This record gives sequence, structure tokens and C-alpha cells, in this order.
Amino acid sequence: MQFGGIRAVDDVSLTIEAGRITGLIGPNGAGKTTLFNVIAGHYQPTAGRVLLDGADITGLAPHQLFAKGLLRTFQIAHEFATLTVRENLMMVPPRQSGETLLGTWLRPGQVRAEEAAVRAKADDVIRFLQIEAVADELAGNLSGGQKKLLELGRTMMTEAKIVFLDEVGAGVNRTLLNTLGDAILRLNRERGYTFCMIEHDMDFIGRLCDPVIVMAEGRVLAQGSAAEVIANEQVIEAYLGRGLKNKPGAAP
Ligand SMILES: Nc1ncnc2c1ncn2[C@@H]1O[C@H](COP(=O)(O)OP(=O)(O)OP(=O)(O)O)[C@@H](O)[C@H]1O
Repeated sequence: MQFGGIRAVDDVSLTIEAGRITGLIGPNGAGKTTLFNVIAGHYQPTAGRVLLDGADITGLAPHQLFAKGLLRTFQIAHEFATLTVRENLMMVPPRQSGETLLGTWLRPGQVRAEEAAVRAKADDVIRFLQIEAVADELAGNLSGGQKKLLELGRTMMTEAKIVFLDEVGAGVNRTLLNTLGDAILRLNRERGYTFCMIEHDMDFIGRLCDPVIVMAEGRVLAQGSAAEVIANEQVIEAYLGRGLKNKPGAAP
């Protein structure tokens, strides 16, 4: 992927395996976000292809990828501050077919049945994420970490099972980060979600991700378990002077 003279992602070849939680790390400017943008349909790559289950999805728009079950978290608009958590969950369209106002007049019975199904689904999400205590709280009153949990919950309201998370743990306190991490792990193990996540916190990455892919200067530098990549000389060098946040074993 080239922006004028800058090759933000250069000759990158990688596989995100179904059923795994893949971590994507690398120093600032490594090309992680650009790669996400190319995969999730926000940028048309200047070269190369993106395949989903062998089918070419290069250049498809985000809503077309969404229909194929691939979602990047910020594709769901941010929460509505003046609606409750449950209402926020119920606002998420399961697919982007575009509910029409006319439809609600023509098929009121069907609409009522759909609303009941959506409410049941929202209740399931609330139970799964163990956020019953804030279900009727206005989303605007949630802490930053609770909003991230809500964001995950909104993802669960869709049909997408391949989810790209861009720094979902950023700015979340340690306790809620653990809760968020548990939810991601359980979604992966119990409900078959595939995740790919950009993160900077190595504790978080180490707990959740296998494999971890390291990018630097637009290229894939290393790939392996979290323990393998943080012991990799090239990776240490790429981070030199920038510091791996919360590198296990590092002095506090
Ligand atoms: N829209 C754009 N136009 C021009 N250059 C861009 C654009 N987006 C990214 N770049 C450049 O591409 C390179 C990779 O940026 P990118 O944001 O993908 O890195 P990153 O690994 O996500 O970094 P960070 O961890 O800081 O978010 C950088 O040199 C950046 O300045």
C-alpha cells in the first residue's frame, strides 16, 4: 500500500487463521493500521490481494465485507450516550440491508417479532459479558473500559465472526482489561470468533494472542508465539528506543 512516496505496507504476506486470536504488533508507523484498513475495505491497495476462505475480497467496501462476516470494530458507530446499554445493543443492525420505515408500516407483525428477537439477543450479550449491573445505565455514564465492553457487545449483536480490533485495550484500567480479555477469550473459545488485534500492551497480547505477528517499516518482521517474538533479536532492535510496553520480565 503506497501513499505518494511512502510504502506503508510493503510486500506483506500473512494469514489470519480461523478460530485464533492473532496479535499484530510493531513500533509506531509500522503499517499496522494501514494493513487493517486494506483488509477491512477502507483502502483500495495499490498492489496485492486479500483473500477470505480463498475468495478474492480485495477492494470490497466495508459493508460488503460485513455481509461476509468480517467486521472492524469502528465500523459500528460509537455508542449513543443518551441511550441505555441495552438500547445501544438493540440499535445495532445485524446486517446492513437497510431497514426501511415503509417496511415497519407494511409488516408490523414481523417487526414486532424481530424486535423481540433483538431484545433476547441483547439480553444474551449482557449475560455473556456479565454487564447486568449497567444494562439499564446510560452509555454516557460508563467508564472508558465499560464502553469497550459495550463495543464488544455491539460486535456480538452482528453476524460477524471475524473481528478486527484496533487497540481495544488502549486506556483501559488493569481490572477492566482483564475482564475485556476474558470476554475476548471466551468469545473465541466458546463461540468460535476469530480475532485479529492491534495492541501495544504485551501483557494483554501475551495472554490472548497466538500467533503474534510483528510489523516494522511496512513489512512482517517476525511471527510466532508471544514468548518467541519478544525474544527475537530483530524485534527487540525494531523496538529499541521505543520500548515494549509491559514487556513480561521488564523492570516496572
Ligand atoms: N492516509 C495516509 N496518507 C499518507 N501516509 C499515511 C497514511 N496513513 C498512513 N500513512 C503512513 O504510513 C505509515 C504507516 O502508518 P500506520 O498508521 O499504518 O502505522 P501503525 O503501525 O498503525 O502506527 P501506530 O502504532 O502509530 O498507529 C506511516 O509512515 C504513516 O505516516
